[in-house]
Amino acid sequence: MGLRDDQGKAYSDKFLRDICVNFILAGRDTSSVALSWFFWLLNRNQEVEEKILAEICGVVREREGEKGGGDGGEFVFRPEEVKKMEYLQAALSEALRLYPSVPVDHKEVVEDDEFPDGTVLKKGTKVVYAIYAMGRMEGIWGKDCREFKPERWLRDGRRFMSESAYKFTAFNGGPRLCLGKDFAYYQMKFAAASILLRYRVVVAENHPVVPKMALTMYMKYGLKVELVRRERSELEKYFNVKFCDCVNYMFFLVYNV
Ligand code: HEM
Repeated sequence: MGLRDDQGKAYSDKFLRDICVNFILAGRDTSSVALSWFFWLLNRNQEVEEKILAEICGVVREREGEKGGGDGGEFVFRPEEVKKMEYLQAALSEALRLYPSVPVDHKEVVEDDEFPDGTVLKKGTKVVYAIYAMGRMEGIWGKDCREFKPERWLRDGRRFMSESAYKFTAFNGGPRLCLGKDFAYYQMKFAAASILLRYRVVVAENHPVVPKMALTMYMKYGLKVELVRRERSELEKYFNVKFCDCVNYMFFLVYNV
């Protein structure tokens, strides 16, 4: 609000209000619908939920020691802790690949141009690109393109590696890349980690879940869930396993295989 425009004039209240509305319109439903698809996918992929829990409990343990964060009651994740949740970031990216909040986007050609494959684009042509379809193309993502596999976003099995914005187009690419991308990840990670630490999000049986194709890809009938409070005992295994125990366990497995 303290900034000045090119002529050194303060921005008007209308301008600032329009920016706020723009942020709300661009950022609210996109983030919330992404979380709905994410929780629905977790329900169908319990092993992914386990890995996320291990990661967030690891973060809690690091701050609170081996005893962990009790039942998670008052625990509020700090920005530097949210940053460490790389597997969660991978799982959210994977959810957005399969269920992008904006399923189709379009652009208008401002001057005559040509695509690398020779397709001629005349000024004024509308170009539509299907983000939903691109996220499921074998030629782009490989044979397992229909599977929910957060691991595809990890290098060395643990470091999150972002894909090119021209391959993973959920946030658009180029100069008009989503302005709120980093904020959206932060917000979704914070919300997902805070919920998962305290609750199991159980999708109601027989509740129909189908996409509703619109500007934002909502769930046609919403997502009906039950929040089941996590017992301390459920998280115990994540708090009590020390690193050396994991290594010993791995050796044990390798030896037995
Ligand atoms: C999962 C969450 C989100 C997704 C999937 C998403 C996706 C997108 C996409 C596809 C566009 C390009 C639209 C176009 O081509 O015109 C876009 C633009 C934009 N987004 Fe997001 N967005 C998300 C969250 C947010 C949040 C949280 C904010 C703000 C706080 C935000 C602010 C914006 C703005 C301002 C633009 C316009 C940028 C420009 O045209 O230069 N977005 N977003």
